[in-house]
Amino acid sequence: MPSATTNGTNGHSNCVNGNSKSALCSVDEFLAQSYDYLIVGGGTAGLCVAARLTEDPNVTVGVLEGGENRLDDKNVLTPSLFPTLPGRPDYDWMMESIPQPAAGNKVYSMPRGKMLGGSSGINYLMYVRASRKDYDGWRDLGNEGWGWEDLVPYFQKHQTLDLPSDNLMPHAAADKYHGINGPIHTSFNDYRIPMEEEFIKACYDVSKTKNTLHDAWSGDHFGFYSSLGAVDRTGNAGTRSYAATGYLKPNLGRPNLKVLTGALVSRILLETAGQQEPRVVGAEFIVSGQTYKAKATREVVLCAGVVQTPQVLELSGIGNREVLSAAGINTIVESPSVGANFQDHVLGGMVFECAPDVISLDALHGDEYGQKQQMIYEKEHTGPFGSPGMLMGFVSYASLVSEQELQNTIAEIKKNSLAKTAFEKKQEQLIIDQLSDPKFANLQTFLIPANMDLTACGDQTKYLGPPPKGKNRVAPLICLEHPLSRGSIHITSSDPTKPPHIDPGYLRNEVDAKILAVGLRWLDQVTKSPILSKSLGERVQPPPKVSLETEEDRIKVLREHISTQYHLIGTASMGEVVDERLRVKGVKGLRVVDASVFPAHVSGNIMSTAYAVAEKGADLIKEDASRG
Ligand SMILES: Cc1cc2nc3c(=O)[nH]c(=O)nc-3n(C[C@H](O)[C@H](O)[C@H](O)COP(=O)(O)OP(=O)(O)OC[C@H]3O[C@@H](n4cnc5c(N)ncnc54)[C@H](O)[C@@H]3O)c2cc1C
Repeated sequence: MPSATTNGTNGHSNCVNGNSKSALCSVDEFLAQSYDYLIVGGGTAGLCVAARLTEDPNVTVGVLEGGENRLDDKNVLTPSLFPTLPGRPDYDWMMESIPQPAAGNKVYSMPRGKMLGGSSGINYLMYVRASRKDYDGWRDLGNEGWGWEDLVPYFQKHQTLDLPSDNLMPHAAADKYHGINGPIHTSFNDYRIPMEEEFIKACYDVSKTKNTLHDAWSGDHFGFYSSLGAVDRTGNAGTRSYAATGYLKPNLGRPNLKVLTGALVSRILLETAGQQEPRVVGAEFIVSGQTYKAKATREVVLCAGVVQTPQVLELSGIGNREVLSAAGINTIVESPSVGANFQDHVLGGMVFECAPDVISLDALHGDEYGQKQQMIYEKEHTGPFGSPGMLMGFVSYASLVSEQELQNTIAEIKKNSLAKTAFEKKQEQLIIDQLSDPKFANLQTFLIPANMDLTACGDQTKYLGPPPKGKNRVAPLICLEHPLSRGSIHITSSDPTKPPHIDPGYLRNEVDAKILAVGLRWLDQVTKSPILSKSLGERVQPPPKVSLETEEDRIKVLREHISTQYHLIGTASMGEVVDERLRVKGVKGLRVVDASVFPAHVSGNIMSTAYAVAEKGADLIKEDASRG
């Protein structure tokens, strides 16, 4: 593993879990002191904030995490085992949405990492950054300090770019945009299925564009490429690099850090004095059915993720008065947007057999090939077991439709707008500007190098299931990056062990379905391109008899088969629930630092942005502390 001095968190050397010097502690040890900062949720963002704050030996931090420590768990560490984690209670909170009327009335499983490292421990490892214009959009919504240039130092700070192995990968601006000693290792796959190059060529060919990608992590990822993954190739080679390995493991010996697992935070403790703003004084939590209280002298930092951060806020009396009173909670701070503005990326697509003799990662299910690759992985830490699918790209909506169609879409967005608040109206205008840009990444595509069951899109335990025996399959997918639809997450009970009511609002806005359908039309053409089609066999999903010819056909298929891309954001939005320093409005001593503060959706997968937000959040906390 990387040493503490090379990982940029200035930590003490690694320490065996559970020994007396370890930050991992019992309830009694945890309660034996008060903390300057209490962190709720030791996930992707929470462990980053904890590591950065405890760089100062005079600052004490306590982390309360609902899941367990899985630092040595091979299921987490082996990159290509990611499909086995969602839907298992040891790794996933196993929450579900309410039925989605605009998506076949399906109930969706909503996987969320339940362990130290949170969702960075169960995710698909794709390390992607959004476009410059995405983050500039955050700034233009009124959040000073959150544009692309402001965030570049924080992308660099969390990242180590391990050496690339070949030239399919656009990473030319390594010095300017990538980190060299951050806690999270990122690397290119050392194994690719044979049709990767064909998919990239076919995408460019059908789009009638040239490959101008310079570096997909430089604020411009318009084009098609094989992405970086959060896989360590230089330390513990071939393993998942995530918040627990990068930010916690090297710092377990810090005496000023305590981490309690299996601790479900039930509410934030607030003190109110007269007319003054309530002040946060600690957090209440439950371990093995027993309730405890821990004190924070400076701040509580809420890092429980997009589903549970609004849940904990509402359980604490911070939120929309109507929601709170229906759940039997007294309103202490009225904050109408808590739990609102929920957004997710949704995706749909197709599944194909591979042509005879062409393989995908499904070949790993074959006894002989699978065992051979397992041995290679165990001995050399290379090969498909350490190389999950990273093939992707971005295409603009404006480049796929005529000028007239684009204008019709914009007119329809305005005419049937669901935006009510000033904030939602600004977001909508931002999306219109993004859709009008012929070089903006409105739609993401993937070639998943394995079987999927798109008909089981609501059930994560079946969605990425194994192929029928002896079959090799691939799944070209298309994904909507800036949804107009909004959902919400709210408590319906004062019981903290009851999951909140998750309404993702998928395809609630008809225009979202139409934009995605244009993407599906383009993807259909890509699969028919002779460059790629020679490697593909029959389309198995949707079955060949299902037409994708008309907009109506495509929308029907999408409404039946869309899935979450697990990129939930926005339920404690910056500008609404928190200010641009991530302080919860109307309360003293409480911040939110996780993906719930994203004020608008961004193109591509969001883990790198969650790390950047956490790195910047930690700096804001330090700056405010130094001002006294
Ligand atoms: C299955 C899946 C696949 C994904 N694939 C990718 C991908 O390939 N690339 C990418 O960029 N992004 C991906 N993502 C998204 C990305 O991983 C997340 O957006 C990001 O990790 C969220 O970070 P966070 O800090 O906001 O929340 P989390 O990392 O989820 O952290 C929240 C933490 O809080 C804890 N917690 C919650 N409630 C409480 C409570 N009441 N008390 C105590 N602890 C609590 C949780 O256990 C968790 O550890 C994926 C996500 C999932 C779930």
